Amino acid sequence: MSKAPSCCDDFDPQAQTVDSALARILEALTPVAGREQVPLLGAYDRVLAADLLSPVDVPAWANSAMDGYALRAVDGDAPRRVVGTSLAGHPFAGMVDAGECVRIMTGAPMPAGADTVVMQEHVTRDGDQVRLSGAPKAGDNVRHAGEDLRHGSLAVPAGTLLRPATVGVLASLGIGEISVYRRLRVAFFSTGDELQPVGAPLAPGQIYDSNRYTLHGMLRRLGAQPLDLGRVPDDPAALEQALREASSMADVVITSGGVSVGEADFVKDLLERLGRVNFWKINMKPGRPLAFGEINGATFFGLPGNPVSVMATFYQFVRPALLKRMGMAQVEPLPLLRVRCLDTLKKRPGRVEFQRGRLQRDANGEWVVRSTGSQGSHVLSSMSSANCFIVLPQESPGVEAGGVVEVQLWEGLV
Ligand SMILES: Nc1nc2c(c(=O)[nH]1)N[C@H]1C(S)=C(S)[C@@H](COP(=O)(O)OP(=O)(O)OC[C@H]3O[C@@H](n4cnc5c(N)ncnc54)[C@H](O)[C@@H]3O)O[C@H]1N2
Ligand code: MOO
Repeated sequence: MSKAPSCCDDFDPQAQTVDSALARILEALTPVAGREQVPLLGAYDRVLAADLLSPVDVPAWANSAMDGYALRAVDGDAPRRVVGTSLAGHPFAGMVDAGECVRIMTGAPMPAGADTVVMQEHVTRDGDQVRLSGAPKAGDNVRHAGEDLRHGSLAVPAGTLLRPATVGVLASLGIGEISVYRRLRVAFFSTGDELQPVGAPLAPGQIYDSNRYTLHGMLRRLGAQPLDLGRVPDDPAALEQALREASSMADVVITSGGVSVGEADFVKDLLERLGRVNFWKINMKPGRPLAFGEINGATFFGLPGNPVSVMATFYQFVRPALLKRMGMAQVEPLPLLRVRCLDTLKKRPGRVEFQRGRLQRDANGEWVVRSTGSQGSHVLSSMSSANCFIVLPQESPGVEAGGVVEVQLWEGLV
């Protein structure tokens, strides 16, 4: 269903919705072909390339979950005689018989004959005699062999992004090296005659190139290999050369700027000539004139030049695209939470808006969100003080203070 744009409506009938754009991007992409073996400490933020079956039971043997006494539950609340000690790393070699117990520490192997551990806080000890405060329940405080992972079971499926917990699982299996997809190479450059490098003096009309810094950081946090190709002027020949160079060295090419309808906006036309434009423009704010396509076998994103548009489009589209190309089997969307918004937010219907917000706790300890101020696409400071986007749907006319909104988190994910 399409409708004509009007002066008061932000809708562009030629633009994609955010959802359909994301679906088309994910559909078009496949993981990189290359794989490599890496040691565990090099595995963080990489994606596992092959299913990993557990070569052992974890834990390998039954052990105690508490410091206390290992005994037979069947003997009820009768006193027990201490016949030995089982420490982590130093098991008790004998057998626990009727009326006996073994002093045991957390993680130490359960001695033969014992099926239960009583915490030391629940007994009184007098010499080698132990009195219980009641009859223990069989199996209490025992961690069983294979309880965490069974020998031969699927421990980590291919396509898993390796975060600290998963790398820890691999270590617990004794696996020191794994097969992962090779690191994704992402080349990027900024376009614009007005751009100067940080540190250079500015002539009238010039600005510093901040987009490469935000891009660099977002790429690094995703575990991609950033290839920073610098600044390229608004000159079709220079841009063509830069696009050819970038696409020859990278899996993904990202540009910022020059993708709108201005007289110095050449990126989309060049993409049409040198590669393929899958689509251009999305009904979102900021970030409408995003171009997605392919060039010389590399995935291409032409991000709008405005600094906040770069970040908004990166989080919505580039991040999931990179995760897919990195090999992730189920690309996880950024989490959305419903919370109360303490500010009135203005919006025109027609585009989904990603407004900068700060998720915080109010005086009652409830999570609420506040706007971080000016929402111009050029205002990076309100992005810097934000920790989430407040997502206002396409047809929303805005929200009154106190209303419930959805916020999208992009920080603090483990
Ligand atoms: N007539 C129209 N004009 C514009 C439209 C439109 O639909 N019709 N769309 C607007 C929207 S929305 C955006 S977003 C911008 C995007 O335009 P471009 O992608 O062509 O970006 P530029 O014009 O090159 O730059 C926009 C803005 O950002 C500054 N910039 C660019 N690169 C950097 C950088 N590396 N670091 C910091 N700042 C950068 C640039 O100086 C401009 O101020 O177009 C609107 N116009
Ligand atoms: O979408 Mo533009 O990104 O509003 O500035």
